[in-house]
Amino acid sequence: MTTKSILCVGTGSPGLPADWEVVRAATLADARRHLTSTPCAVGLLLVQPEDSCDSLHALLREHGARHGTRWIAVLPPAALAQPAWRQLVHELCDDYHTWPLDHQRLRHALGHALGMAALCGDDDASPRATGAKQAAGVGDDAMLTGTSVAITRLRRQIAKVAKASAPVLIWGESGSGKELAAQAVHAHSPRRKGPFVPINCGAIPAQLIQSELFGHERGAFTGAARDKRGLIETAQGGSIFLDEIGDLPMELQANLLRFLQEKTIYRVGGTRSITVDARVIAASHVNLAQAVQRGAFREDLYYRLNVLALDVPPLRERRDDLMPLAAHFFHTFASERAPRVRGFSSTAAQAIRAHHWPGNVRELINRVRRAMVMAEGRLILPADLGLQAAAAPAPLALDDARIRAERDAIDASLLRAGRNITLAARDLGVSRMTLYRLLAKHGMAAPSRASYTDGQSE
Ligand SMILES: Nc1ncnc2c1ncn2[C@@H]1O[C@H](COP(=O)(O)OP(=O)(O)OP(=O)(O)O)[C@@H](O)[C@H]1O
Repeated sequence: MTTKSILCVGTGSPGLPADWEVVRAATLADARRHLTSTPCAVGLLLVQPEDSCDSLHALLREHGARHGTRWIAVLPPAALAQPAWRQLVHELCDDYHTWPLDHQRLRHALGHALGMAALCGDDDASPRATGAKQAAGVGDDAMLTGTSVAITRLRRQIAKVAKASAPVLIWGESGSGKELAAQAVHAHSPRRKGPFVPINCGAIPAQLIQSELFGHERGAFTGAARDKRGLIETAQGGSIFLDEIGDLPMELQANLLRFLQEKTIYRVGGTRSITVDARVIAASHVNLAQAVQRGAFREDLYYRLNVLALDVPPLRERRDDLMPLAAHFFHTFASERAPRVRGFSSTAAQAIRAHHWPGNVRELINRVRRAMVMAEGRLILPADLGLQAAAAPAPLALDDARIRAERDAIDASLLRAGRNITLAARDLGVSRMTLYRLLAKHGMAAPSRASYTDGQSE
């Protein structure tokens, strides 16, 4: 039998049955000590009125997203009226409950969180297994939203790549999430406490890029009034993200190659070699192998960079991510939305699924933000997104049509309900258990973030 292990931080009784292995940490110092030595899959935060939101926020940041612990908070109802607590729950918890506890509902939520932790790659969701996972650099599924096979595979690859120290080359269309993938590599790597320094090689004017990247010595050129560290030096102990590496001028490609081989740089006008310990993560939306063939990119640099390669698939190849991403951005930009706008209509959901998304996730963000401001009704329509209503679908067999209609109805009502299972179930006229069953049947991710709460609506 799998032991259901859980770390309870704070005071109060969660009322869990005997088959749950409960580790108690009455203070934050105890919790931090425990999490550092034995990371856990699921943590329960028992918040009392006198607790400090800032300290808990720090603990969850440290031992949440990056370390793979799924947090569920139990709060005094009054805390939910305070923006700081609401932000903590929204950003860092999978679910929340309020005192006095409904023990049965909490047990269900904890079981669900353990199950989700297991699905995210552990063979066993026990703390020990999660600890091993953490040591391997696996953990954060919070940064890259999505449930498709493609994004799940990418997350797994990122976890593997993160623990190595070789350069990483990320390929993907513009706006597909290359920088986010680079951040995830850094966040899962042993360098995570060091800086992540992003540089867009295509955006810095050619005459400035050498001194921006490598720094300069005083007097190196007109206007160089004092010594200046370059961006590579500022990434000491961390990672440097070179976006649009294909735009790096040829002469600087040689300098970068030297840095990759020797871990040293020379500032412009300098004769002293400076050792820099920074991992290079490069990205390109053009095919660098072809650029090498055209003579536009150094072959030796290409092979140096292309040790660990990641492909970020375009959004049109991971359509299952569309609605989770749309919902994610709807909640991210909630403060900008017109107050009456409650979510997406089912026709909007269909139009989102039908669109080709040439601008990838960035295009989705822009369309959702625009629609949240411009929509005139309670629900966002295709026109608010600047999309055509999807054409009438090709005739389907009755069974397929039923399945698709059921799936669309679930999607639309989850979005309307702000991913709140209770409200969505009420909207659909089914019980919460039935809705969970339907989600499983359709292979849809059950709400697992704060915005996907199974708790009381506010
Ligand atoms: N899976 C995702 N989950 C959440 N946000 C995402 C995801 N993928 C991309 N984004 C967001 O989409 C936007 C574009 O992503 P990003 O900047 O990483 O793309 P890019 O491929 O580096 O683009 P470019 O090639 O233009 O530099 C960012 O705001 C990013 O946070």
